[in-house]
Amino acid sequence: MKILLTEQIRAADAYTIAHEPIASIDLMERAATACVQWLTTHFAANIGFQIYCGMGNNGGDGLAIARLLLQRGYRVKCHLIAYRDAFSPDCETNFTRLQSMGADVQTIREPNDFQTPSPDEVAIDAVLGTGTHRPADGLVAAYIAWINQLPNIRIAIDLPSGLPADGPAAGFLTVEAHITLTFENYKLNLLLPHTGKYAGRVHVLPIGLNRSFWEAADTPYHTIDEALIQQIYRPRQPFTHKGSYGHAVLICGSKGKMGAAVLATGACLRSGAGLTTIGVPPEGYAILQTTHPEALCTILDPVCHLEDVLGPASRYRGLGIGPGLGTSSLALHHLHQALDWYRNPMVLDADALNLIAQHPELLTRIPPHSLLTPHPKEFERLFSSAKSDDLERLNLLRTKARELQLILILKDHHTCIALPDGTCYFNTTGNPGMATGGSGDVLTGLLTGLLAQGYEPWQAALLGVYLHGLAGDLAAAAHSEEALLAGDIITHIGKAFQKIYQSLPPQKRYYL
Ligand SMILES: NC(=O)C1=CN([C@@H]2O[C@H](COP(=O)(O)OP(=O)(O)OC[C@H]3O[C@@H](n4cnc5c(N)ncnc54)[C@H](O)[C@@H]3O)[C@@H](O)[C@H]2O)[C@@H](O)CC1
Ligand SMILES: [K+]
Repeated sequence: MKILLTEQIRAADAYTIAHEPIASIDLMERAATACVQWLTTHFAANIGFQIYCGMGNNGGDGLAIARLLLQRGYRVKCHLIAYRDAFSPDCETNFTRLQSMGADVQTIREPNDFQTPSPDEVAIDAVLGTGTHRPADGLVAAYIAWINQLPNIRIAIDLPSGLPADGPAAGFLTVEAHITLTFENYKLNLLLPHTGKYAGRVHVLPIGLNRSFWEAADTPYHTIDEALIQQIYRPRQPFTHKGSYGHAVLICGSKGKMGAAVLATGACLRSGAGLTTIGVPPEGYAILQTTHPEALCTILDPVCHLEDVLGPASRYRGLGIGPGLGTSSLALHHLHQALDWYRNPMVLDADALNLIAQHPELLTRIPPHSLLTPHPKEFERLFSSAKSDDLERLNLLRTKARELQLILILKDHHTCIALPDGTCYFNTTGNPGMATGGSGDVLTGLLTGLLAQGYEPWQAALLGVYLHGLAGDLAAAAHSEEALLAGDIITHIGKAFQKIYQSLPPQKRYYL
């Protein structure tokens, strides 16, 4: 789904109002109803809400939420942060509607007016939303500092107040929300690490903005959602054989790092590839043959030529190199060999990326549309000009993907996939439990196995990253985020495939 930038969101709003039989006040009611539906599903009727509202449309949402919660019998106390004189028209309408119910709205004009709520009440932050374009100051800044030190759960509406939807946010004082209920789709800053952390857990609530506007909007940024995955995923068909699903080859492992090879192999086998061959150093042979009898195993010794031990490259449809490979001269030799031997898109990860960082001349030898899967540190090593600023890093990621005609997969809380055409896809599956050793090796195995099955490289990237996160979510549900191991992600790949399959409309279950 497209991620629209602030101006486009505003235009989508206006377009919806102009082209559908809906007034802006009713669109606000839809947004508030979606929030109240979420809140009443997650909080019992004995929970009290403290709702902090601004004077623009984000505040209007808060006032409408207060009214709807009161109508459903919840205890609600509403506060108006009077940081300016005038209401937006829809905010004013909702203020009047709330008052006409006899509800008590406290007007806060200065910091001394803040009243400490009981710690078991839920604080709703509806002061600023997508209108934010400058750092908070005065009463709004005081509100943000005050609410952040409360022990209460903080739920932000659309955006944590103080955070711009996109664009630079350094130095912007921001509400630190535990949960953010955002409308229609993610805003860019909710997906980037330095700003997204203020949002806590994000839930996207559809409010039915006009689809034709959304589809016509021009933006390089997208999220990977179920609908997109349904278009990419191809169920298996009857009358096929292992040859139909391709032969994957992984070059990985070194003494003391065979675990990475074992994990990549396990994931490749679970990806659905017809055959998986692993090239490992002599000391890894017995390990791989024991842990994964389903895989073929070949010893790569220091003098071997890949063509001699693995046969012609045309035998394979996917190659992955890097997990546990080490950065020795032997590992470099294997990387050189792989780049000479295999001229189709491949997956490069971990030590393969570290070797490329040490020998940058190799970058231009990588076959176009190959998949590189750096984490932020590896990305910095690869491109020394990488900055820690999220937006600068995102721009560099897109520039390098275009310049080198590669698919760059920057692993993070919302992994970002930059394609050679300059578009960018953020993943929405996955959880912090996956921040554990071996998780990246699993992704490499999955991506290689999907390439082997004939998915286009961009399709393998999107489907692989989404599946990896989904398997991680299922694994976390079974084991907790803390106890999650990379091996648990592999165990849950099957369930993740089932989930995607079951989500398909019946006519898409049969791929012909
Ligand atoms: N199109 C949509 O997606 C919809 C948006 N709605 C709500 O409308 C919000 C946007 O409303 P508005 O455009 O009125 O903007 P906000 O309510 O976010 O902010 C109000 C005004 O505050 C001013 N402002 C900006 N930065 C400030 C700062 N740092 N300190 C003090 N004032 C500042 C701006 O002039 C801005 O227009 C969304 O976030 C959402 O909550 C919903 O009501 C309905 C549908
Ligand atoms: K807000």
